Amino acid sequence: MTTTTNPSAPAGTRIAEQSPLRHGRSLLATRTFQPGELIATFNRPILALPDGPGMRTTCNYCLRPSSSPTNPPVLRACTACHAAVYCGAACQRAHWKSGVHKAECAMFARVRANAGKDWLPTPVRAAVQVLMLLQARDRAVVVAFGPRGSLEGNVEAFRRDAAVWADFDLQGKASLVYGRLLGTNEMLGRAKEVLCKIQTNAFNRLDADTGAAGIFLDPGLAMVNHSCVPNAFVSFERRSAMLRAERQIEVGDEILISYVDYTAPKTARQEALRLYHFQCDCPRCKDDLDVYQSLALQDPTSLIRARWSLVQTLVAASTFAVEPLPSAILAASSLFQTTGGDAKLPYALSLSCLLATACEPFKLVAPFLPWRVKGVMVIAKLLSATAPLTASGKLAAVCAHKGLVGTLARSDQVSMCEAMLRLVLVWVEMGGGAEEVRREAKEMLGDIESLEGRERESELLRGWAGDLQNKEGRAFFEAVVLAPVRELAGWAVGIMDAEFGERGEGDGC
Ligand SMILES: C[S@@+](CC[C@H](N)C(=O)[O-])C[C@H]1O[C@@H](n2cnc3c(N)ncnc32)[C@H](O)[C@@H]1O
Repeated sequence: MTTTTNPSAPAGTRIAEQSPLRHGRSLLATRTFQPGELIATFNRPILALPDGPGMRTTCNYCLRPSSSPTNPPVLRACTACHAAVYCGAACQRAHWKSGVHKAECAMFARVRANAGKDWLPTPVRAAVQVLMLLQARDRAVVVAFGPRGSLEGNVEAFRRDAAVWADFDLQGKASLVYGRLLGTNEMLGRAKEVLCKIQTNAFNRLDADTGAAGIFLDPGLAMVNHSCVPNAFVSFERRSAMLRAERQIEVGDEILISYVDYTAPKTARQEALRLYHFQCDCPRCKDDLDVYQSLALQDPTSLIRARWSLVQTLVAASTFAVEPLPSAILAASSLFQTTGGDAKLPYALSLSCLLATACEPFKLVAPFLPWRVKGVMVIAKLLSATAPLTASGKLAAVCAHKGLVGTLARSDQVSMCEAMLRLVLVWVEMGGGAEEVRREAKEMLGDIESLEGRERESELLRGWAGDLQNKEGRAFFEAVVLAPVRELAGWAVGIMDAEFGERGEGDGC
């Protein structure tokens, strides 16, 4: 890279010559930024222009479009070229003073007279602006685009891409013709280099509300590298770009934005990144994760919060089998099983009971499907893990959820666990697989059968498992197993709301 002067870094950041992640130069945080916090405003762009035809419907200086939903501007054309429009005299003056319209006004008058057109394609107009300002020795433009300018252009990589290079050739020639900058081959080379730098560093400035598009280039903002798991994002307002933290950024962290729609699948992201000439090696790309998985990597609680807020309509309609509601509950159950210790195991049990009674039977109708068997096995394990705490009366001391503790205290957890294990064995037999699950269930059942004083319960459950329609066994199952399982499931939505809902942390009692 032939860098001379790097742009100055905004307060709270610094430019590193080599990114810690080997992305070339990069912007690093020198203080902590909270999610949503403004890192910097960039309001002295080198390029800020509407897209080609948009130059007739958007103020060419402040970029307010006539389709603006609030207070749409009345746009008046420059009386000299009749092409560039402005929302008022102040914007017209500022555009002239910046040197931009002073440089291009005569060109648009010519384009209008010779071609009957009021606008030029966006990259051509952008390249003409840069080339004319270079010729006028505009300091900021020389520092960024000059022979040893600060902006990365990936020129050699572009040169190897025949189709793109041919486009740049055409656009370069057009900018030299329209800008009356014709001269040597060297001038065409310079125009193509400018186009490479614009392609690498300019932002597509799309306003979703008004549909107005355009480009924006600020050399400071251009120091920010890409990740599909970004910690920052950019938004635009008129001629300003705001860089904000998307998540907590610590001192020394590289500030990373996504150059593309990071919710798109990997192949689409890679295609969109093709013109930046690098292979993204972010955690999402490395393991081809979807957005939920990548969020879970960093912060499983945020993932579940995001999912739980997404499924509120399904919860209100009690359509528990419709995705992504079951996945939200499953993710929360897994989290409670792996973090939070004994206090959260009853929470995981409640959620697993909801999955087994209200989600999975409707989603996966055949009971012997491996996922349903696994769900019942999880309930058995959670009953087994919490039973000693319930029996010793210690559960109330560790688990804050009085309702759950009460349900478990009134239940025969050992019979419930036995019933789940017998169900697993019946279903594994029907489904013809899962040797590992069968072995584990048999082992746990052996432990339960060796307990003294529960011969009658075991006999009833054995009878029920051998013949699910067995009257006595079925009545026992419904009263001693199914009723408490339903009661446990009944606490689940409250737990989810308290732990992951908008009302925040709580015990869901
Ligand atoms: C807008 S510039 C960012 C600043 C750049 N690193 C520099 O030194 O000027 C975009 C270019 O930076 C490099 N870049 C950005 N993100 C990258 C990443 N995740 N991995 C590798 N290179 C990256 C690529 O060369 C890309 O074309």
